[in-house]
Amino acid sequence: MEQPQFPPHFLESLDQTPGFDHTDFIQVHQSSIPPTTIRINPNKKVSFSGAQQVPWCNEGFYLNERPSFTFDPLFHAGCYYVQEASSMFIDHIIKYIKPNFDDSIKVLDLCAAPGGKSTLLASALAEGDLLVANEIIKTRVPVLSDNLLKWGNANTVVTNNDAKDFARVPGFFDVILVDAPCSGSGMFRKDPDAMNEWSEANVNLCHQRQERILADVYPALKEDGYLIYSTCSYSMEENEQVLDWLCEIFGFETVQIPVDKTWGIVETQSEQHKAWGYRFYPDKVQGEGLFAACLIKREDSGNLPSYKRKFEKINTKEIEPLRKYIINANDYHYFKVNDDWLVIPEVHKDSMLTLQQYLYIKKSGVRIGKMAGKELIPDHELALSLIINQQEFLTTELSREQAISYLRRDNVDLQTNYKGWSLMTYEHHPLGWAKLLPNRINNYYPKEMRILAAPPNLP
Ligand SMILES: C[S@@+](CC[C@H](N)C(=O)[O-])C[C@H]1O[C@@H](n2cnc3c(N)ncnc32)[C@H](O)[C@@H]1O
Repeated sequence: MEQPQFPPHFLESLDQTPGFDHTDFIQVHQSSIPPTTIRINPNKKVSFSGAQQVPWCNEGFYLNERPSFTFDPLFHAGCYYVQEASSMFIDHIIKYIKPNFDDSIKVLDLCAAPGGKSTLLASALAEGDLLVANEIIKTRVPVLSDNLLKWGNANTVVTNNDAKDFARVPGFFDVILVDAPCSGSGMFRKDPDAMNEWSEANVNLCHQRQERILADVYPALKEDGYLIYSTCSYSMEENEQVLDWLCEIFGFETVQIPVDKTWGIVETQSEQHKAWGYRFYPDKVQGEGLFAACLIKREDSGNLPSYKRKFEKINTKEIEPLRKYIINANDYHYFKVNDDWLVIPEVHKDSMLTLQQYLYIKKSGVRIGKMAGKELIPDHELALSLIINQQEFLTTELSREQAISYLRRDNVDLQTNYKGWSLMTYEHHPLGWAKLLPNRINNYYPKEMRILAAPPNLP
């Protein structure tokens, strides 16, 4: 294989970087293929027999080959997420800090699209915890919402705000993850085109933007709350130097995360404040480039403004017909957006009101559907959620070929005597809804989520 054309000054800029090995780094970029890894959804179990586990994440697996995920119905059912292995280190961090909290926690994933780390956090958190996944760029919000919808947790909210908007909720979050936009050198092996974007000037720009984002979101973190910071850049300007700045300006303290020596992760400490950081190099770990660190806030965050809106009063009679569709129906708060019914865990009702007041919410909890007289017109979110009471619905199990037709929104070749709404499943995992009629089915798979590619020749 040819030597990769790294951008001018790139290799030299890393010469003083802890753990950087010039020769091995070049070699791994010219002679190796990035591993294919997936992270399974612990609530929608599937097994990948024989697959080797990612050392720092129990739910992460290396696959021996790269299958066509687009044509795997289980991928669309939210049974797993295709994610680069190093990124899964955030799972190790959150599981390490979580026991330090006695109560349930509120977590913000500030730079969340497309949702890799949000789905990871959703799995690591309990239902009593709340996850707010935010994305500043409007066009990137739908993919984030769709990925969280497929993952199925009811305790998640998606927002579309600038980091500075979160200053309106001082001290609201116990943990904030800033997976910052960066110069992207850690992705050079996977995406060689990213090399064209790299320059020293861009590293500098990214460094400034990272500090601005962190300063903007800082007030939203509670005193003694944790900040997890990550980038997919190797440059110290975007990593250790940012940690030093956080310690200097905001008085953050470092948190050392235990790592097993055999994992190949390089532990570093920033120059001035000795803040711990964790570096992933593709020549040392089975994964791409990543930097991650965890810090603890020691300053008072001030209080949330006391004014609170109230949810519109709902007549309990209206809610009654919906309860049977939800597992543990009494644990949820029911509310309406236009004609649609939604639920969030009752414990998050107040948090939801606060967020509604100050932020631009794009998705919250689980959308159940609309009532048309006595009949529920079920929403796609309900089908893929972890709270659906499947026993209340007719279920139609599909073959792989039928499932792919269904996911393409094509006609599904199906003989049935039943009439009405049916949950369409593949290997017993819900994919969405269809309405069964005497001679045909109406396919209600969402148009914007359908498979557009032509199907392969199925065995
Ligand atoms: C590294 S990506 C996030 C990847 C995501 N965390 C995941 O695991 O799938 C960085 C994200 O930051 C967003 N972003 C870009 N500029 C931003 C800004 N000024 N403030 C906050 N987020 C920004 C990008 O749109 C992008 O979605």
